[in-house]
Amino acid sequence: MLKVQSNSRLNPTPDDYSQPNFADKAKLTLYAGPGGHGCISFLREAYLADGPANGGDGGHGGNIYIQAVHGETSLHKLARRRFVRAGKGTSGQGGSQGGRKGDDFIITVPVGTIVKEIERNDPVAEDRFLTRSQRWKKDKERRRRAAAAEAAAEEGIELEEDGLEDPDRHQWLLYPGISSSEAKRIVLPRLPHRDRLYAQPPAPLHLDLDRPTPRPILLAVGGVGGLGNPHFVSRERPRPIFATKGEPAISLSIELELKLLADVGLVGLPNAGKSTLLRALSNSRTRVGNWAFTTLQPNIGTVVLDNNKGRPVVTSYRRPPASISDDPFATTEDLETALQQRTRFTVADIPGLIEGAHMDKGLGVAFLRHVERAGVLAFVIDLSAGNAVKALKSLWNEVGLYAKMREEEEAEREREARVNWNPEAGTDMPEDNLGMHEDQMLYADAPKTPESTGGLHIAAKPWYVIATKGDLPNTKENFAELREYLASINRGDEPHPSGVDGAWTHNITAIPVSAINGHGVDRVVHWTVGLLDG
Ligand SMILES: Nc1nc2c(ncn2[C@@H]2O[C@H](COP(=O)(O)OP(=O)(O)OP(=O)(O)O)[C@@H](O)[C@H]2O)c(=O)[nH]1
Ligand SMILES: [Mg+2]
Repeated sequence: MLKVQSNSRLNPTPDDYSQPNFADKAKLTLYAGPGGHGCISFLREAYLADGPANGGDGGHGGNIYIQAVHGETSLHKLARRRFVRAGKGTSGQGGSQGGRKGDDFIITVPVGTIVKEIERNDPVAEDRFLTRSQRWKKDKERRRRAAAAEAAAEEGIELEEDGLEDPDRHQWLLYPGISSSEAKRIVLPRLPHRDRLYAQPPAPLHLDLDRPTPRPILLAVGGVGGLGNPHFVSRERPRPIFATKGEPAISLSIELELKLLADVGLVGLPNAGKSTLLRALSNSRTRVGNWAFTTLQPNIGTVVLDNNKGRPVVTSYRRPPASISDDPFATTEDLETALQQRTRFTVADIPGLIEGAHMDKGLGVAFLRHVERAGVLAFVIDLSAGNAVKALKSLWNEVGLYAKMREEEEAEREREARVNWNPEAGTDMPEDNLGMHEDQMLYADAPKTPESTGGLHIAAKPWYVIATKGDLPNTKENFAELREYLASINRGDEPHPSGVDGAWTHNITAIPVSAINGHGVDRVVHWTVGLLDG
C-alpha cells in the first residue's frame, strides 16, 4: 500500500477550496442605444445676416452583440446584472458637427450557452405599421373633405382648411424659437426613409453557441441618428427650421441557459473521488471531503496538454466538426480554425449520482444535463467501496433512464407543438381558399414526431472507466473483476450496461489510478485525447 501524503494539493482539508460563483441560467433585458437627434442651426457671422443651414446629424445608437468565448465558465455575472444598455448616439450640433455614435456592448458568455428570445419591443417597426394605417385613413379623410368642399362650393359656403395631423409629425424636431401657430403652419416634407446600418435579426432569436464565435453576433441594433437641417434645404425652402429625431431603439428580453460543454464528463457515485481526480488532472481547486455530496455544483477543469516547456504532452489534432468538413462553402479559414492542434481539454465534475437520480433523487438530474453534451463519459468508480461491476451497472442504469426520460420529454414537447399547431394562424388567405386544399394544408407543415431512439444519444458516446483509490488494500480482485466484465462487453458476450441497443461498445477500458497520489493520471489524459480525436 502506498503512503498517502497528508495535506498535499490532492489531499486537502475540506476547507481548502476555492468557491467559484456559478449560475447556469440568466435573464437579461437588452436596450440598444437610441440614435441622437439631428440639429437645426444656421451659420452666424458678422455681416452675414442669413447664413446657410449647418446643423449636424445625430450619431447612431450602439448595438448589442453576444460572443461565446473560452475562459468564461458561468453566467453568474449576467444573472446578477439583469439589464444591458448600449450607448446612446449623441445629438448633432451647430457648425456641421455630427453626433458621436453610441458605444456598442458585447455580452461575453461561456461556450455552450443557449440564447432564447422571450419578448421584443421594436418601436420603429411598430411606428411604421401605425403610420401606414394612419396614412391610409388620412387619404380617405382627404378624399371625403374634397368631395364635401366641392358640394359646399356649389352652395357658396367657405370651408375651414383641414387641420389633419401628419402621422410622421412626432418624428420631426422644430426650431424652438417659433410660436405654436407658426409650428402648425409649417409644411414638413415627407420623412426620408432610413434603413438601419445593420439588419435586426428577425424574431424569435434562438442561438446555440456551442463553439466559440470568432466574431460577435448581433442581437439588437441601435437606432439610426436623426438628420440635421441641411438635408432639407431646397430652392423653395432655403432655410428649413426642422430636423429629424433619432430613432428610438429596440429592446429585447432574452433567456440564457448554459449547458456546460466539457469534453469529458465525470460520472460517479458520491464520494467516489471525482473531485480529487479533477484536482489531479487539472489546476482545479474544487472541494474534496470524505463524505457524500461534497460537490454541490458542477466544476469544470481544464487539462493543459503542454508541460510548459513548449512541448506538448500529447500531440493531437481536433477533428473538424462534420458540419464544416461537409460544407462545400466552408472557407479555408473555417477549416483552419477547426483543425487546430489540441492544447487542452475540459473535464466536468458533477455532484455524485445515487440510485433514482433520474427521478431527481439526490442532486442528480439537474446536473446530468451538463454531461449530456460531453464528448466522452468517464465513469469514476471507487475500488474500495464494494463491487465495481455493480457500481458501474447502476451508474449506467441511471444515465440510461435519464436519457430515455429526456427523449420522451422532447417527443412530448413536439407532440404538443403539433396539437397547438393551427393551419389558419398566420395565413391571411381569403376564406374560400381555405376549403380547397384543406387536407394538404392541415398536414403539410405539421412537425413530424421524432423516432424514439431510446436513450441512444447518451449511450452512443465513447466511454471508459476510471477505477480510483487503487492505493487502498484489497482492491486488486475488484479491479480484476471489473476488467474481465469490460472485456466481455468488448467481445459482445455481455450487453452494454445501459441496456440500450446499438450503444458504444468499442474497446472499453478501465484505467486504475490513485488520484490522491497522482498515479495513473497521465494514462487518463492519453486515453481521453485518443477518444476525443481518434
Ligand atoms: N486513498 C484514496 N483516497 C481517495 C482517492 N481519491 C479520493 N480519495 C478520498 O475520497 C474522499 C472523497 O473524494 P472526493 O473527491 O470529494 O469525492 P467526490 O466523488 O467528488 O464526492 P462527491 O462530490 O460528494 O460526489 C476524499 O476523502 C478523498 O481524499 C484515492 O485515489 N485514494
Ligand atoms: Mg466532488
